[in-house]
Amino acid sequence: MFPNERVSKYFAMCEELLDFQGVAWWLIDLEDNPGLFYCNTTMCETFSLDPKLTAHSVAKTCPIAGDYNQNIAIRSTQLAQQIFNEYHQLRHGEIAEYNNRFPYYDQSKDETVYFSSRAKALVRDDNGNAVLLMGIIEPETVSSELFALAKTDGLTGLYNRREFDAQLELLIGLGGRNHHAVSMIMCDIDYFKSYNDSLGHYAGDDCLKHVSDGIKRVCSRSVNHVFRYGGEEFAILIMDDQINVGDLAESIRHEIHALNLHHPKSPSGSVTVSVGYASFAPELGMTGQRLIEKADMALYAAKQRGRNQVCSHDQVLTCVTSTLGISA
Ligand SMILES: Nc1nc2c(ncn2[C@@H]2O[C@H](COP(=O)(O)OP(=O)(O)OP(=O)(O)O)[C@@H](O)[C@H]2O)c(=O)[nH]1
Repeated sequence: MFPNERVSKYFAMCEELLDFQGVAWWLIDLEDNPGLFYCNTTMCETFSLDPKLTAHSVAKTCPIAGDYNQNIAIRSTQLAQQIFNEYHQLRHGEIAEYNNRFPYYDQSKDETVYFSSRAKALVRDDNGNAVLLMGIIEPETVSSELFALAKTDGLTGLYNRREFDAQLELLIGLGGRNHHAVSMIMCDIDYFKSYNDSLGHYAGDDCLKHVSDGIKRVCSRSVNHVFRYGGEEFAILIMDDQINVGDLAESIRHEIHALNLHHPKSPSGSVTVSVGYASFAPELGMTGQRLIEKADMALYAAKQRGRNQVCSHDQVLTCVTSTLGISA
């Protein structure tokens, strides 16, 4: 099926290692025939190649070396020339690999799709010339979908904890530079363990979705940094002096109560959340951990005060200082 052992071996290896959804890859054995390439089915589907053929013509159908390829040149002849040059530099051992981005014009759909493309020599001869080239081509839409998935919590569709950590540090850095306050609201579903225990884990999952939708609805009016912070905990990050964080926290508490989701083990009879919030003006070099601790203390106080409550970190401080008999 393949012209030699080398192609068979590397083809099998690529099949095993590179067959991710949406990822196209190709091989060219320059010693055997620089005019032919071998590729996976994704590459055939993406570039309208005949999947029944083992080898395809570089000159006629390949988007690898842009000079041949009208589908790239139609959008940018300069880029096509650059891709062509890099391809030849790679062949002659002048560069170790190339990494580019090209527009591919699909005439049948009259649409241009952008791809990222990387290639390197898997085998070289004693003079450093490439013998076997391998490349990976990936549509940018696939990358951006995967990128979005990596930031999202699968159950609720909210941003996940990893994204929370990234955004928090970003906002703290921005706040420090621009002298803006940064605020964080933390919400936790009340008596959620007994909700799960009495209605089951699937009902628990549904409840998490309803609550997260409710929080999203309230927050979409003013901010959109809503995260699933942990199991039944949600966080909202805000960097805008115009927003009254206390009002937003109260709107969230009210919205969830108003959903009127039956909770057989809650004293109120329905699902509620406790909410804590804190704000601070970060100074340069500060980390987000301090803000998390403050919001967490406020949430803890809201739980202690009977749940289905909103509490700010300032209220916690006032409470502590008056208990200790000192002025805040
Ligand atoms: N169904 C479901 N349950 C979850 C998920 N993540 C965490 N939990 C549950 O959430 C519950 C949290 O319980 P606790 O931390 O004891 O808190 P609680 O019962 O809400 O009590 P308070 O917060 O003090 O009102 C645990 O039983 C977890 O198993 C999830 O993704 N789905």
